[in-house]
Amino acid sequence: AMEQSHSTSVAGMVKLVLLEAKLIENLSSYADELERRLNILKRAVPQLQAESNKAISQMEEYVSNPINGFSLIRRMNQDWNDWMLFMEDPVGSSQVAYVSSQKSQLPTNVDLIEACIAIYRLQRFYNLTVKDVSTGMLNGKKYDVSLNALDTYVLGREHHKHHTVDLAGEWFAETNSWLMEHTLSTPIGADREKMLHFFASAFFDYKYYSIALSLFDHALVLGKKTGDPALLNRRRDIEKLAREEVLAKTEPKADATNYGRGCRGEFVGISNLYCVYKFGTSPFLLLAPIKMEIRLLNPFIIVFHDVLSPREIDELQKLARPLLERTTVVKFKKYEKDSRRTSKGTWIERDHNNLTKRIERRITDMVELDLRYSEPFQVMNYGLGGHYAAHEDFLGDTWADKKEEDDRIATVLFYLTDVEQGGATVFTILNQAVSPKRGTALFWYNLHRNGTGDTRTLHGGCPVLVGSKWIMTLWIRERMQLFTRPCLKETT
Ligand SMILES: O=C(O)CCC(=O)C(=O)O
Ligand SMILES: [Fe+2]
Repeated sequence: AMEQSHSTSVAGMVKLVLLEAKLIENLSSYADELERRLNILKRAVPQLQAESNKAISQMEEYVSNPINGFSLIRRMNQDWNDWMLFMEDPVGSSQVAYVSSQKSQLPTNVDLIEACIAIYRLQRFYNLTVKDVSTGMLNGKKYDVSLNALDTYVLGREHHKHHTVDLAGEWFAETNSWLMEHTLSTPIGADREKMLHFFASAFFDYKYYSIALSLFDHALVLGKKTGDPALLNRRRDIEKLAREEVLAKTEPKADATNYGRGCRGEFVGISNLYCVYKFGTSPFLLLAPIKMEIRLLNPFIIVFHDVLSPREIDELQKLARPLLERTTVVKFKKYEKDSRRTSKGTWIERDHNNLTKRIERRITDMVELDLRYSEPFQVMNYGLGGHYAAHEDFLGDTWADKKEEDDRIATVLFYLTDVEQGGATVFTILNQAVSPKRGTALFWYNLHRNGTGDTRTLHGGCPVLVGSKWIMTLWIRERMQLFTRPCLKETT
């Protein structure tokens, strides 16, 4: 199946919600078909039994009657063949075919691993315990959601396989307590005793013996098999290993970098320098002066407030939504998918339509740079734990497609949505954090006056904890700034 990176945008995951609803409807029709079939049997079997009981109770007498005799011969000749055909006829084959036809649309194992990594990232960045995640306690706010035993089991399993900080035990313990109290509405949950044995042996294989023992015991009691010698032997083996087991309790450690602190809102004592209104002679500025919040003078970082209207934003999202594709990063001069940047995005030409042209003019008013050779707009939507790890926007000398003196002099980053929790843009060296606010734009220079990259602009998009973060970026190129920014080049 084509990798669709389902978890990397909220817009993309909406498709899965719709597909799941159809699959459930399909499962319900499957149940209806089974029920119809069951109803036929429920009607027929008692009638067949009544006749058979009559025959059994007075066998010779029964068949001495020619009517009974004939009927028996005919039934045995014809009806049993029909029952066989009835039993052979697959139930719900059209529903099975539907599921099979949708299989390529379902998330793959890669999608699942990516989603696990997103959860671990959220734990690390926002200091969330396993219990927090599993019960929907996100950053001190309780949401009416929770994981089930299969969710926590998979999160433990992936930790066991891939992770250096081993939270597997915590996730497995959470799975255990879930299983003690609840039932699963999946095929594996249909037979509770079997399900407990399944998990017991899975945890045994992962060498989490105490958890295996607890589930095994639960299964014995449930199946009333506490006297079964073979099972008791098995129990003794597990118990022996469980007694020798040393369990280290690990909890996720909060990301201790400055970036992590910025994402958690721990930059303190750093307020905006000041706010000013930008007036001007252009039609837009005459009508509505822009509120500018100067964050830093060197390097220059500003936040422009209320520069896109809700209607403009709706239109941008409508335009971008069907075109979203997994974003990439440059690795060895090639663009590739990478867990350091998990979002979906699309490029929109600045002269695409009246709206984009209008926004382009507004940016010129705001930042007084010539946009002619700049890049198209990029509209992006982040997904589950979606982030963009710390990076610089300038191209430096490393990029194959960078032309002489045409680096990304500045970045304009529009926030198209508020984000309920997380998703700030953080400048890790400069101790600046900007929270997304619908309609606001962040602007900064990426280059020194002499045109080299200003490494102090290292920044990242923090993992989104709750919400759908949409942004639109414009990377302004250096070429054409000669007239608007004549002092750009220092003579060397
Ligand atoms: O999402 C963000 O806040 C940052 C995005 C960014 O830095 C970029 O797209 O270059
Ligand atoms: Fe960036």
